Amino acid sequence: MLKIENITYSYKRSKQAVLSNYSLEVKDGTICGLLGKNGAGKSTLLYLILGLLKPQSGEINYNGFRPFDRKVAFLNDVFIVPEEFYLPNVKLSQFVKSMSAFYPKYSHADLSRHLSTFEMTPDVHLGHLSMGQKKRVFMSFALACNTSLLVLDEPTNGLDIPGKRLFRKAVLDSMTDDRTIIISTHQVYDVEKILDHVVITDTNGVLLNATMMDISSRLLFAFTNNKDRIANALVALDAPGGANIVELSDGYSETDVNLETLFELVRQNPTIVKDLFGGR
Ligand SMILES: Nc1ncnc2c1ncn2[C@@H]1O[C@H](COP(=O)(O)OP(=O)(O)OP(=O)(O)O)[C@@H](O)[C@H]1O
Repeated sequence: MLKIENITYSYKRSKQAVLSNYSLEVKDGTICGLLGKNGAGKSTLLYLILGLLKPQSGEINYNGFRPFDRKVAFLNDVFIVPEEFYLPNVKLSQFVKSMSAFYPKYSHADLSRHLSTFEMTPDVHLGHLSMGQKKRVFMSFALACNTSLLVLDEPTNGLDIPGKRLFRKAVLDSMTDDRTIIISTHQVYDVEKILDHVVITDTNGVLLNATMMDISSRLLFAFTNNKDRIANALVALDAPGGANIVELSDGYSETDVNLETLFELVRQNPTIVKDLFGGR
């Protein structure tokens, strides 16, 4: 369980706090989407969760560890795939030999499986790969480390169209009850089918923290060209031939969550979101 309580964080020489009195809980066994506008503090939050930054006040607790203490047992059990990363100019086998030693739950069989899902082979040389291929290989390694916390920052950037589908397959395939995967992204269409939890965040705090099941039981997402429905919707986003809308659920039908429209609802009507799902 990840528990963040009332943290405040400001960068040095910056007058304004990026996060102030910020709290968030993420349960184990979830694939959690972290959404927020540019500059909302998502990357800062991820670095705090991983112990790369230290909050000026407040507490972060992940499975009994305070991340910034950077205890070996914590570092062995968390992994981040940043949006941009450097891979050494060596064969994958050499990379795996040196890096896997840090991750006690690393599995070679899992690496082979994930590489195969990503349509890559284990005999590759990291220096000879394109950006998207590097991402496929590094993501396979990250999943194979089997850390209980895996953080993916914009994981689908640089992946081609099949790569995005294979990414979803690999993530679902690696999921277990005691693993938490946090995906920070603006590419909501790439991930909305695999998330079971969504957090929409802002520098002022968490605007929404709910399961996809909860969202789809309370809100109805639809495309329509019916003018009355569009006019009465909680939010309507123009789309060719009509609009994507959100309405309150009628209690009978359930629809897939459309994250783009949900994000707009949170932006335009935070009060109704707070009434429905709680929050600050
Ligand atoms: N190293 C830094 N020094 C000073 N300010 C920083 C630093 N890194 C980020 N910031 C500021 O902190 C705020 C939050 O940045 P952060 O990168 O966490 O946002 P984000 O939600 O990840 O944004 P994006 O979606 O654009 O990647 C921004 O106002 C940014 O200017």
